Amino acid sequence: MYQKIILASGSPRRRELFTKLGINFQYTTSTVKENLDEKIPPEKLVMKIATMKAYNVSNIYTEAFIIGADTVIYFENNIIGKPTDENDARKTLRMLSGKKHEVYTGVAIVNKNKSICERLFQRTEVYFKKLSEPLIDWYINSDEPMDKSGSYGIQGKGSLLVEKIVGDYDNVVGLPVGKVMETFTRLNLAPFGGFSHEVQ
Ligand SMILES: Cc1cn([C@H]2C[C@H](O)[C@@H](COP(=O)(O)OP(=O)(O)OP(=O)(O)O)O2)c(=O)[nH]c1=O
Repeated sequence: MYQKIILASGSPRRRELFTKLGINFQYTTSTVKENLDEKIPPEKLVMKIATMKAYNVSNIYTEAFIIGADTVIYFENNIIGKPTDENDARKTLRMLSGKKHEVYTGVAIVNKNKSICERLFQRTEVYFKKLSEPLIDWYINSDEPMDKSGSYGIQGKGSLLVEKIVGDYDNVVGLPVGKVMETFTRLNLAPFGGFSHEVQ
């Protein structure tokens, strides 16, 4: 039976990751305001916010399977989200320079009518090169950092900042699609068909 899948995300990267797999999905953006200040472990925080995003959209599309996701950086016991401005981005990049951090993405798959709420998370280690000031300047001027957790995007020019990663690459970009597919399979969802469009 056809099951509608809606990706509750405004992130173009998440949409691309689903498209890459040929998943048949629609998308819309949730209106959840994130609060990263809660003092709970990073995996709990990202799954909680992902669940809020998914429920926010599933209240409207109660019959569909809604996917919500949230990505944060974890560095020396601190959770880091998107930069507030260029200075904040610069501060974050200087802090991550030459060090290891972790990227956590939480995902929630919600179907309100069927009372389903599956949650999962993935963690990836990212090692940054030692970043020179000119490199940080160049990167800040590229405008890439501003809408991304940790002030970088590994899939773009930000790849130049990264020495190596240990773990799932897609998770860093914003959606651990391998783990999501495992859950789809368990839920008997076979969402292949290869087109996507905004919810009508
Ligand atoms: C670390 C990293 C993050 N990011 C992005 C993924 C997410 O879009 C963003 C983290 O912010 P999120 O709050 O997880 O997501 P979002 O606000 O962009 O989209 P939505 O809530 O509507 O789903 O950072 C990259 O694109 N590349 C990277 O290497």
